Amino acid sequence: MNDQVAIRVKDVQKSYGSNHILKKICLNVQKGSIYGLLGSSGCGKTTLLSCIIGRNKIDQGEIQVFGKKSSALLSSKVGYMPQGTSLVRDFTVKDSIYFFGRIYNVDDEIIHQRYEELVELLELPKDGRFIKDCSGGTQRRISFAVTLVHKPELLILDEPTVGTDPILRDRVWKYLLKISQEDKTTVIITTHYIEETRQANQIGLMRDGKILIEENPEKLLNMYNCESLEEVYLILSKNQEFAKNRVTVGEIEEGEHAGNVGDTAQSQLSISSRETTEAFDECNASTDVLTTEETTKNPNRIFAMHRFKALLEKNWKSLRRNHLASIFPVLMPGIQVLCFLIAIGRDPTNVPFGIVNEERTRDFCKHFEVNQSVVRYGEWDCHINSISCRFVDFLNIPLIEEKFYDSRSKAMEDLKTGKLYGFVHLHKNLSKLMENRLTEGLDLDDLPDEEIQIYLDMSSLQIGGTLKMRIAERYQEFHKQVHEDCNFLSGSTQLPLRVEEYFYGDQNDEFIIFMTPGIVTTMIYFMGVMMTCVIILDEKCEGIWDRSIVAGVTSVELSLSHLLFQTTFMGFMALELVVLVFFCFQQPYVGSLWLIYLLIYLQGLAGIVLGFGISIVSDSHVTANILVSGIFNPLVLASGIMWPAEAINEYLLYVVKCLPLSLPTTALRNVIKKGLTVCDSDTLYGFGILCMWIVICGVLSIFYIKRKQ
Ligand SMILES: Nc1ncnc2c1ncn2[C@@H]1O[C@H](COP(=O)(O)OP(=O)(O)OP(=O)(O)O)[C@@H](O)[C@H]1O
Repeated sequence: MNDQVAIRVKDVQKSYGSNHILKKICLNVQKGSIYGLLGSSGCGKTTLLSCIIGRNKIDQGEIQVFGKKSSALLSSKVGYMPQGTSLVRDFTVKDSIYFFGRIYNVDDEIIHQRYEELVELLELPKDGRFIKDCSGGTQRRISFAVTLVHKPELLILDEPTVGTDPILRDRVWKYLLKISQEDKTTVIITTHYIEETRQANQIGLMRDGKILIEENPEKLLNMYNCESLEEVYLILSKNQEFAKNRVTVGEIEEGEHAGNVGDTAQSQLSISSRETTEAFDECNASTDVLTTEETTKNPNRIFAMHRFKALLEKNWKSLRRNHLASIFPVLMPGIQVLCFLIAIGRDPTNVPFGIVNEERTRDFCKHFEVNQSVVRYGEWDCHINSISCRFVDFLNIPLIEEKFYDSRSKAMEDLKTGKLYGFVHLHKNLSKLMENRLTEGLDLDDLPDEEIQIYLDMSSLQIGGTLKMRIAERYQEFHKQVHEDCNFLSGSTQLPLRVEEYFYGDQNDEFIIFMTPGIVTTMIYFMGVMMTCVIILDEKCEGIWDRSIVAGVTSVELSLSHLLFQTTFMGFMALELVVLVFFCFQQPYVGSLWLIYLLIYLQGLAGIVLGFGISIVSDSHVTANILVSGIFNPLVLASGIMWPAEAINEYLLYVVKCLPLSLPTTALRNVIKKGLTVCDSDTLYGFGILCMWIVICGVLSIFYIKRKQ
């Protein structure tokens, strides 16, 4: 085995679906040399580089880096500069260099020294400017600098000189030549400026997923008798086309027309391919080869404290500097709880409701003393007078905004046009009818149809239903008082059925009491999902995740650093919710506040783990948003938050109970309302379901990461 070879690529194939990107590619890079990988846009350069560093799986073939299959070597010895800048946007130049230096476990003193050198070499801003405020060209130079911080043995640079000024480009090349000669650093570089690779020791011209030729640039120019590498590339490209066309009947002549130079080049291409193959035959003798499987394994220790600390510091700095990201979790629980407590679940008030009183006018009632409506004389006699005024007075409750009408037809018109939610029609002889009922008793047949009539708009069940219930309650109270004023037994006005005691709540409890636990669990759950998705996808889409993994960070460290951070944050958010709901808004509770807090916190954790899973499978914020919306609506609608789950079909109910919001919401409601403890089965089911979902989402995410690596 020739130990002077740093990278060997043999017969590597890579496809995206039916799109064949790398077609049996072969390539050799000598140690301590600069290798320029040239080719048109889309020919597969970046794909090849990402296969070499192990971030992309190859379909077939072999890749060998420093003759080793162990990748402990890869992360510490390799510096990879991806095509995108892949830097934390809220970092300064110094933060970026320190972050990667610490990932590579370089001493802070040395990092500082490297920082000074690189800032001078690449003319980087030292004024504490954030990456997001730097120009595209400056960002690329910073990206280049962080690749160099640990003085790697192998530099893999994907278009490092794009957007740089020619003088700076020249300086970069001089630096690359210096480190390749003095430090024996191996450099593989792609660039769009073909001519700048004249300084490389070797170039590989790539087209359509194949290396056309691998040679020293000066030799190539002599070989093809050309002035520029561009010309050589053109000839070889034509040659490749010719070779393709030769298999097509009837196009042989066109191929011959490609000229003598083409023929020469074709023969040179064959020589080059042969040389490459021979080099690989030699490499095959070694068993130390990275195969398709092995290139993808991460060789580093699964957890290293220095990397973990660097990641935590990065997360903290990003959060501190990104005001929106830090304010969002602090403000959101407050805003959402406020909206809920203000707008949802309370009884409606000031509902327009018509009064059509045919017995007395409004003015009359205004000046009428309602306690004069009943005059008792004798033991069994009672005179009832202008009782409609008293009933109208009874309807003066917060729910109702009374509107007075002269006639039933006018009130009916307003009801039909939506100006009223309902109206009551009081008979012109209401007092007389009532008196007869009380003193003489009436047969059902004697009762007139229109004694007291209610008309209701039930298009809004909440308002119509509430009006019906409250008016019936008021009437019962009114009836009872009239009986008492007449000194009749008020018991005769009541049903022979009585609710003896209300356990856990009161008949006057508002709907908000039912909804609060569900709203709290939903809020904290989806805040966990959203917060995680935003943070992780931001890193993923910016390429920071990938770049960190190439630098040796393991998925365990990445996941843990995020989870530790977010679970801490979730602790504060859950606390904020508890304080807002139970202290600021004084929602009643009877159970343990600790247990309430624990349930809410665990619900938030379940959301974080789900968010983690969604961010891992999504390739963009849009995909994640679609997934979150797709999960949110069915979950909220089916979990018994808006409406009791008991209304759901009995078989579906089993499925619904397994959802991550159903039983935990019931558990929270029971702890708040009934004071259940951690030993009660309902509470245990709630905790059980949350733990189950945390484990399921966590395991599936880890499984997915492992499969992707
Ligand atoms: N993840 C992917 N899924 C599907 N196709 C992809 C993926 N990544 C790259 N490709 C396709 O593979 C081909 C080669 O892409 P690659 O980025 O390797 O080209 P390149 O030579 O580096 O181009 P450039 O110089 O413009 O960066 C392109 O056609 C691209 O669309």
